[in-house]
Formats: sequence, structure tokens, C-alpha cells
Amino acid sequence: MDKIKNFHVLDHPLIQHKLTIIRDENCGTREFREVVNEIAELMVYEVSRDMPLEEVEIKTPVSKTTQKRLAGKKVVVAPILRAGIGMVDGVLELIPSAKVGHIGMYRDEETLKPHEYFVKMPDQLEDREIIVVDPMLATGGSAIMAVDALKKRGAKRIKFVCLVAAPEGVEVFAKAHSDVEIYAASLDDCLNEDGYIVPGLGDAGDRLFGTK
Ligand SMILES: O=P(O)(O)OC[C@H]1O[C@H](OP(=O)(O)OP(=O)(O)O)[C@H](O)[C@@H]1O
Ligand SMILES: O=c1cc[nH]c(=O)[nH]1
Ligand SMILES: [Mg+2]
Repeated sequence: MDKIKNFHVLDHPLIQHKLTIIRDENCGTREFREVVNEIAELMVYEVSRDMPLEEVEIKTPVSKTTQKRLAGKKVVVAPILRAGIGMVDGVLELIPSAKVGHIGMYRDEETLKPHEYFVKMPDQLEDREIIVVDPMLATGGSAIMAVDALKKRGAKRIKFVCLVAAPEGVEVFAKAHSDVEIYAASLDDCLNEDGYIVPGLGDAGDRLFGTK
């Protein structure tokens, strides 16, 4: 895949190590949930590098001073249901004051086309930094539709964080929303004939919630 300006792979050794744990088909639901959140936490450390700060007056034991703190209430973490929910606690671990908005979407198993079934976001989206989370970026259809839904509601600053991305999905998503920075823990090989990422980690939603 040619270099895409708004696509970034976060391949810190800890992230690679943890991704290997959840890729293993023998990783059970409990460990899968735990490690998905741990990876999300490690990723958000990097993704929040340019998050907005605000000035605050405080007093140290020595003197008054003006210092900076994260404008945390401006941040929204927006999971794409269901699987995105698995990453929310990891993000909130580092940005506890972030708001949470939900985007309900499922992919038709036959056509692979996404369907929106629920959107509930905080108000004043135009002033907020939105981090959309979903472990899987496969054909890119769900990610594109999720960002469409956010922009329709006024969102201007959006980042997308996933664990595993397929080149096919990255290309169409990055082109459809060139203003959205996309972060993945891994760029995998391809999609198979059923639309699953190879080698991937299987169906993230089912593995998180034990539904298969
Ligand atoms: O890039 P795409 O081809 O659109 O596929 C990726 C989407 O598929 C999965 O969700 P799924 O539809 O399985 O819903 P679930 O999270 O409820 O299991 C995954 O969590 C993404 O949202
Ligand atoms: O590999 C894939 C593709 C879409 N959704 C998943 O959960 N896994
Ligand atoms: Mg699923």
C-alpha cells in the first residue's frame, strides 16, 4: 500500500505484544476484553499528543503559578457499537473527564454494507475533539458512515482509532474523509472472501461479548 498521509500505524512493542495475545484463537473473553482496553489506553497516549490544553491558576507550596491542563470535557470518545465499546474504558483511563457518544452500526453479513441503528452524541459537537473507536477497519464502510453521521451533526475535529486495519478499508476511508487522522495498531494483509481481515482476530464484537 502506498503511503497515506492521514493513516498512522502505532507499533510500539507493547502494542504489538498485546495484539499478539488477542489475535490468538485461544484467548478467552475475559482476557480479550482486558487486553483490548489496554491497547486502547496505550494508543490514546499517542493519539492525544495534540489535544487542547487550557491554562489554570494554581498555587504550589512555593508560589502562585499559571499551568496547563487537558481540556478534558472537550474530548468525546465515540465507540462504534458493539465492538467499539471494548475500547472505551481504556481511553477513559487516560482521559477520565471525556464524554462518551455512541454510534450504533452493524455490517450486513451478506452485502458487507453498514447499517446505522442508533446515534447519541453530546451537544456542541463542533467545539469538541472526537475520538471514534472501533477495533476493526475492514471494508471501511462502517467507519465512513460513522464519520458521515458525526459531520452531519456538526463535528469538525475527528480522529479514528482501531486495532486492526485492512489496506482495502484504509484506502477508501482515508480518501472519503481526508481530514480524519486514522490510527491502527496494525495494518494487516487483506480481506478474505467473507470480508474478514486476514490474519485479523476474527469477529471482535463476538469475542468481546461472548456471542459466538
Ligand atoms: O469496515 P467494515 O467492513 O464496515 O467492518 C468493520 C465493522 O464490522 C464490525 O462490526 P459488526 O458489524 O460486526 O458489529 P458488532 O460490533 O455489533 O459485532 C466492526 O466492529 C466494525 O464496526
Ligand atoms: O475481521 C473482521 C471484519 C469485520 N469485523 C470484525 O469484527 N472482524
Ligand atoms: Mg461483529
